[in-house]
Amino acid sequence: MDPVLLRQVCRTYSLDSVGVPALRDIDLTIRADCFTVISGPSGSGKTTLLNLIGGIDRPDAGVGAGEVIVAGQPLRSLSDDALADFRARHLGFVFQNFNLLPVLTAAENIEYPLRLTGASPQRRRERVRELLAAVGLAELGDRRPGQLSGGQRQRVAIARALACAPALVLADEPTANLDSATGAAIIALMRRMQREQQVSFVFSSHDPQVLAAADDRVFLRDGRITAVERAAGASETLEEVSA
Ligand SMILES: Nc1ncnc2c1ncn2[C@@H]1O[C@H](COP(=O)(O)OP(=O)(O)OP(=O)(O)O)[C@@H](O)[C@H]1O
Repeated sequence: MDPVLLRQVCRTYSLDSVGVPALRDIDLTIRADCFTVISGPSGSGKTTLLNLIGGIDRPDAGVGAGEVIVAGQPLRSLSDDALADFRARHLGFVFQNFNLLPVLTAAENIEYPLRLTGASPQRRRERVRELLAAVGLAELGDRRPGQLSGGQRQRVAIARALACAPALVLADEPTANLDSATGAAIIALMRRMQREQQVSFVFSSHDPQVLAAADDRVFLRDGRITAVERAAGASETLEEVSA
């Protein structure tokens, strides 16, 4: 099953009672078990698109309004509470500023989503141990985020995003605050985790290293998709995408 389908999705922000169209008529399929990168100039709508896929924001409503379907679930039909529950169970998030809870240790940060979804203490212990080892931090689980490097913090964030075995991990500019060598290591780690954990990753990024590592690339400009490149090397133009 394709993890994400968007059909005729629009998002208009309201600024001083003026409508700012951030996304217009987005038709997009994200393929399973792939690395997909959403790229485009500043202000083109990348973060808005990720927020809609992640159920953090909702598309324009009304007659003829588009649909966002994630892991087979149309998000529009979910209440805010049900959407929060859906996010916790099916999605993982990685942010450019890591967003770790500073008072918790690395292990406790990874454990946190497992607590929210009611996993047993034994399951939580096992999963945290497994993920700390998988991201190369087996010895550092007791450290707080302030005692870790940027790259190590992002490793914790990746482990946390994967804790509940999500269908999809969404990453907003995950290498933006890392030097290029650390960024390359983080991309390689995400690539390995995507294969090992059979999860789809969707990034927003300007980073050429992230674009080079992607299976599929989606290009945005002024809130519209201008091109989609798939792994086979085929490049679809906007007309072909929306056909
Ligand atoms: N809360 C908001 N209120 C009004 N306009 C907004 C809001 N958030 C975003 N926008 C506008 O929507 C458009 C898309 O913004 P978005 O943040 O999705 O772009 P982006 O491609 O992620 O940019 P960047 O690369 O700079 O992070 C921009 O024109 C932006 O100014």
